[in-house]
Amino acid sequence: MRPETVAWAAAPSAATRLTDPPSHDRLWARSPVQYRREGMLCPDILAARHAVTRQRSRLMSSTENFDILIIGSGEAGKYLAWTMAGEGRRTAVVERELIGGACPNIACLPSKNIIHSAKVRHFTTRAAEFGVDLGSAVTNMKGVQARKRAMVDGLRQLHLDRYWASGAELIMGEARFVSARTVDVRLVGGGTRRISGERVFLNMGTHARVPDVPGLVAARPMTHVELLDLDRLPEHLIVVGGGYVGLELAQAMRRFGARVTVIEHGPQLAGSEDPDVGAAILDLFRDDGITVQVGSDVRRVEGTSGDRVRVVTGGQDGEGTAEGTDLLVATGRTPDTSDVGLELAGVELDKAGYIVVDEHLATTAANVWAMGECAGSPQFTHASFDDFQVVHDNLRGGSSTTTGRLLAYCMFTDPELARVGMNESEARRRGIRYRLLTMPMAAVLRTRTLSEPRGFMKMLVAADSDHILGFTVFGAEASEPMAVVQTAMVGGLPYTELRRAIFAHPTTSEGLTFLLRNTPTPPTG
Ligand SMILES: Cc1cc2nc3c(=O)[nH]c(=O)nc-3n(C[C@H](O)[C@H](O)[C@H](O)COP(=O)(O)OP(=O)(O)OC[C@H]3O[C@@H](n4cnc5c(N)ncnc54)[C@H](O)[C@@H]3O)c2cc1C
Ligand SMILES: NC(=O)c1ccc[n+]([C@@H]2O[C@H](COP(=O)([O-])OP(=O)(O)OC[C@H]3O[C@@H](n4cnc5c(N)ncnc54)[C@H](O)[C@@H]3O)[C@@H](O)[C@H]2O)c1
Repeated sequence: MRPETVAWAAAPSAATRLTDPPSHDRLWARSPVQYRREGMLCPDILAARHAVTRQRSRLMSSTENFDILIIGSGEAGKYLAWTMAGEGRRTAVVERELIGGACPNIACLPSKNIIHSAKVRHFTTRAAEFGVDLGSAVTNMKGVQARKRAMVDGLRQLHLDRYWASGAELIMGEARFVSARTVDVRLVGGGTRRISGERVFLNMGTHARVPDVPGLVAARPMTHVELLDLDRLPEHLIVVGGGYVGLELAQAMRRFGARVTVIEHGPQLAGSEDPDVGAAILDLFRDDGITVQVGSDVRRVEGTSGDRVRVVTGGQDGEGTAEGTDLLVATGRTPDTSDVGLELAGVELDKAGYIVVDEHLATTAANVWAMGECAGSPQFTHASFDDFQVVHDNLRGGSSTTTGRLLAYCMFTDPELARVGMNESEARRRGIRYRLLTMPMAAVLRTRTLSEPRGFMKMLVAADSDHILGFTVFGAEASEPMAVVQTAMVGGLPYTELRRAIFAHPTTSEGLTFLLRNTPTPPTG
């Protein structure tokens, strides 16, 4: 075992333990993006440089062997690391930047934090409606960021503590395969370590895809990473892409007070949802004062984001333009699998660059598994967590697979969109016959108490049984009844049994009482 380790590494044994656990104040007083923007090095990078310089010659000389080697400390990777180390395996995790992966640093949790600030601002604009007298509410983005950064800093400390407690070694650096199950790690602070694992697990995630459009890269558009770290409010934000990232962030920025235009090339917003859901989100956005262009291709971009940008679009109605000050690209993801030497490790990729895995998440290389987005799993944190559970179960002799998983998710627009299981589009595509139970959210008394009556609930029931196939809710607190229906589906409960539950009044789930009293009807059209 290495005699000492860089500042971040959670040290498992007396031989490697640092004098003090890694300190959040010392290491992560600001976010890496903030340091980058200010042209400075993070204190942790400096600390690591010193540590690594001392060790460089020794580190270069030999291959260090671990039982478990994990590349990427995303959702699946970190849980596997903590679990395997806790079970006594010598475990190393290589992470190039984000302690804990995308979710706590640059994706789910920071975006929901910012979205909540936007909701608070939105409430102030409606204060009179709720009988509250307020002056004008101006967004202070520095304050918004301070709240978010405090949360992210706290989460990083939480992760460092868990690495420390588990005994897994966290090595901050970029991994590249040099042969089967062996990587060279270019350490963040300088220097290299060669590390091999008896068993190797890939959890490398994805990054925002920037479409190949003339002038787009030159316009230096933001991705969610930069937008979520913005200390100022864009005057007029143009969002390319009307999927999850685009919709959540477009609405938040609008509610902070920015002008916003969304450009989506598909025929509707939220393209994986049913057309009635896409139409309801479009209504919401228009009511919020967001300009939306659907069925619109981005042909050319001029100018620079942060100053002036002009986006030339084309669609059925001919060419158009959108002019604004800032540009956000939210057009899907690209796996972080290129330039990692995976070909030297015998790990095959599909045409889109995702790692080819079987239903147990085993790759084409012996003793190498892949988990999370890089393995083509559904792009949600909870899906990546389930990948960890599948892999861990198999390591213990189980036979869990990813086949037929029932996935739920929630899009955090205000109001939310939540879904579990099949929607109508998917049922039709798969030739599955179904019946429908539908109800407007205005019929749920909870939404009246909130003055948020927008939206609807929709349950798909099998045509020839009372089996629940799927459930979609667009409306206030949508994730609450969704979780109830998800539990029923996991337990194989027919909708007629769920109907027997006595839901508390006045909750959003209480709406199920009335939805389920109806008789499901065949879909129209
Ligand atoms: C703006 C936004 C909001 C989102 N909101 C939600 C949400 O509300 N709910 C939800 O369920 N999902 C949400 N998602 C999706 C969710 O963030 C991802 O599905 C999840 O983080 C994926 O985790 P992962 O385990 O695949 O890997 P990641 O968390 O992406 O981790 C991969 C890690 O590998 C590291 N890495 C990559 N290559 C190397 C290398 N060569 N060497 C060393 N390290 C490497 C990366 O630095 C990274 O830390 C959101 C995504 C975005 C972009
Ligand atoms: N609340 C959540 O759970 C949450 C939040 C954010 C992201 N995510 C996950 O992250 C994934 C990635 O999010 P995303 O929004 O980047 O991808 P997405 O696939 O959800 O949406 C991308 C959108 O961009 C459109 N698009 C693609 N190219 C375009 C172009 N050239 N011009 C105009 N529009 C174009 C697509 O038609 C699509 O509607 C999501 O699929 C989701 O799984 C989840």
